[in-house]
Amino acid sequence: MIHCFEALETRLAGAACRYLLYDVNPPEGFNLRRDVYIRMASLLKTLRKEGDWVLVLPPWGRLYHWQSPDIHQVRIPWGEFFSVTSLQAKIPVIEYEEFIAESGGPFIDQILVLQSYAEGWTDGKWEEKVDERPCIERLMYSKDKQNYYRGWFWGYEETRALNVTCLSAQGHASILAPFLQNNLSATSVMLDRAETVLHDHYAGKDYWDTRRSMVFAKHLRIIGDEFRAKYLNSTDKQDQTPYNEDWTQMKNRLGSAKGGPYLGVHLRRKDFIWGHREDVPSLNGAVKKIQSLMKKHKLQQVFVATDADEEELAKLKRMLPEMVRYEPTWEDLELLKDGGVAIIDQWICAHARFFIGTSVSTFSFRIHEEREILGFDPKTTYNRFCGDDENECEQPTHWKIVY
Ligand SMILES: C[C@@H]1O[C@H](OP(=O)(O)OP(=O)(O)OC[C@H]2O[C@@H](n3cnc4c(=O)[nH]c(N)nc43)[C@H](O)[C@@H]2O)[C@@H](O)[C@H](O)[C@@H]1O
Repeated sequence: MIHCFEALETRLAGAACRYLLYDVNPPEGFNLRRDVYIRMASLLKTLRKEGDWVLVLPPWGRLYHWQSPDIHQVRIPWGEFFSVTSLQAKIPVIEYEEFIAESGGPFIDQILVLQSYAEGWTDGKWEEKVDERPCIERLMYSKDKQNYYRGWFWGYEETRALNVTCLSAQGHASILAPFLQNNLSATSVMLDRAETVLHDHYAGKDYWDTRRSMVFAKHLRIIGDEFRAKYLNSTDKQDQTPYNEDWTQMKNRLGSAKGGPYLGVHLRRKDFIWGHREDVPSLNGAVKKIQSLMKKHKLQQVFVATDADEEELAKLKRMLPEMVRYEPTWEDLELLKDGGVAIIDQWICAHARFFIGTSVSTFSFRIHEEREILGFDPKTTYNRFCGDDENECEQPTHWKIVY
């Protein structure tokens, strides 16, 4: 897709490009950030009804969970993890460095820090609204000697903002559109704490179109596919998981995918062990469940994606010696980064005959979606471990794909 600066017609008409930038609360992880992208994409679509807006992709980096030492993990462009041309087939997006080049400098005109309403819901009634309000929390921006605002800006130290204000917002992403269109003349506007606004229509057609456009970068898919073939006897042909580079042409019938002859497991540990004590199993509990699923589905192999620490991993290996994992060398990790390794893990889990994930983990949710796109029977996808003290537990919701 051509964005405004490339379109000759636009330049002749003299129409100015407007840039929408965004960022997310620092502690949030990779997979919630992927969800916020979908919310921003629907806002951009609404904005484009009345102006030539482009979405600037916030570089990846400094995420709490990306702790591999000695690896440079800031200012990572989206192209390292996703196919940017695929994103562009849905909405006009550019990388941050393109924004700097096109907009003529590292300045952002206006930052709007999104926040909720200090008074909460009025009379306990939910209503959608947006208002400029004093900032509730201390700002993560400070003025420099020239009176410009410094901030994190994804590790781009030369970036400054000209103005920072707060906006109380309650509702879906597109409720911001009239404010951006009518109250601001700024060319570049950044929404900070963009996770504050909700999806326009969760799991509707537009949601799924944007989600489908978030195609993983080709090199990561290739590494995942080679691993499947080499260690898990899994190929798209055998497994009936055909993939089309062009997501707009891909429509696998639900239930048509067979999947590779292995159980796929996402076992979230680290902060989830204490943060979700009731619904995350002990290692013993997880291994018991894995073994019973392998027996039930007559699978000899199990692929485990996990963020378990060394100690837990050693235990897991002892309890489940047949476990297969994707273990990058240091050189691989330096190249792929923690985000790339996470995607490869997700890709391999997405191709398993049967999948079980971890309760409320967005890492598992993104695997569900990938399997939905590949055409798996929902029964093989929407499964999660129960906590040790739960006999039965509520299983994840099936969000049916819409074309
Ligand atoms: C409640 C929220 O939960 C959120 O976690 P949750 O949704 O699981 O999922 P994410 O937001 O992706 O955060 C988990 C991060 O941990 C790593 N990780 C987790 N599981 C795996 C795995 O199986 N393989 C690999 N390679 N990496 C894994 C990876 O970097 C991933 O992005 C938190 O990010 C938020 O901060 C918050 O705590």
